Amino acid sequence: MSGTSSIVTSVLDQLSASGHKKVVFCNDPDTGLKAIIAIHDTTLGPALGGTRMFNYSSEAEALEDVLRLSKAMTYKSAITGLNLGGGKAVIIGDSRKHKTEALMRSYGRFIKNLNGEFITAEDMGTTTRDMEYIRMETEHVTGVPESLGGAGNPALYTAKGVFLGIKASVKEVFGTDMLAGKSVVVQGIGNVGEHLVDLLRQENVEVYISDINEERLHEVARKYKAKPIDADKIFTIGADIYSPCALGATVNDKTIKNMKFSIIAGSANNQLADENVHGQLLLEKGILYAPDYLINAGGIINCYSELTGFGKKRTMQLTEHIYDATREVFKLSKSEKIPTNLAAARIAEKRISDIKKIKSSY
Ligand SMILES: NC(=O)c1ccc[n+]([C@@H]2O[C@H](COP(=O)([O-])OP(=O)(O)OC[C@H]3O[C@@H](n4cnc5c(N)ncnc54)[C@H](O)[C@@H]3O)[C@@H](O)[C@H]2O)c1
Repeated sequence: MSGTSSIVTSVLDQLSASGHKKVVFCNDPDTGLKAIIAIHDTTLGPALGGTRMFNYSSEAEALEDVLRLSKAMTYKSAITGLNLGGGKAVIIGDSRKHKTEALMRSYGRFIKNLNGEFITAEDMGTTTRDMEYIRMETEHVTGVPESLGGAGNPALYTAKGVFLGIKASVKEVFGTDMLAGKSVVVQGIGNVGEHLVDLLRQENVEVYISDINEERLHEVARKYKAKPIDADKIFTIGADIYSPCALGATVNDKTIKNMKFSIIAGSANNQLADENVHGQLLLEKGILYAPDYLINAGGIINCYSELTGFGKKRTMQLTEHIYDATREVFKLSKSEKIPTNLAAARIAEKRISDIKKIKSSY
């Protein structure tokens, strides 16, 4: 008994520490579904976040991940100016082995029971096909295929946001946002990376690319006249900008030490290995960091458009706002002498607290 109560205490303590509103544990023995839906904050609107399917080694690890990711969604939507709160869900299991129609639809019914407080989308380990299954049970899902009225692949908007984040950073460091003649290393040339290489090459940027997929690396290099480089050259090359578009945590003690870049601006989530340490280290080293969750918000803007019925034109207009939002972050960082990741968090928190106040009056 004491063991049970200490588990309950520790889960609720975790929620209090991270400011979470609600966490739903979903268990369906018939389909094997084991999922956790975390709703961090709904001040600005329903909590929107993707559903990740991953073979977590423990339930504690899954809970830690979903709490971290859902909180980040609150900040992302707030700073992007969307009327959305933050949430995220994880399904525990191997997406290649354990995923079935029944499991996804069972999961969809758990979302349905939240009556719109949580809206989901694709993430690692889930596909548009899975969103279709969820849609069979609930309307609270985005990222369904265009043929079903969805907004389609968000990568183009994500790449555009990152491109504008790069422009805003170049303006801050070099005094003009003209990109011609600058050099960028794009790490990861997948869905987002390739569109970004295209946009950069259109502005005559010297682009270096790196990817673990050799075939794709050479194909993209040929197509856009970019220069392929080995992974071990990324942090020693003397380029102006590093654009991480593959994995998180690539900005860490080891990499920062060797970095010669002036700017870090890419699409990968959680680029700073430790938010509390590496933002400050970059500031001290004079490397300008464009906060990842702001400049990669094109994806969530696309989901928001799908929900609100905005078309592609409005999606692009909202994505273009990322330039000004990034400039605002740099302004606050400079005036307060704080790391840019902290400045972004302050702007997001202020918007939430301002809107909370107006919602308290009839
Ligand atoms: N797709 C979106 O709209 C979107 C939105 C927000 C954030 N993101 C983030 O941006 C990043 C890229 O997304 P994507 O949709 O292009 O993914 P993707 O899977 O299409 O592409 C990732 C690419 O990175 C490469 N890669 C993997 N490990 C690597 C390594 N160690 N070094 C170099 N390359 C490596 C892969 O081979 C692949 O080509 C991810 O971190 C994703 O979470 C994407």
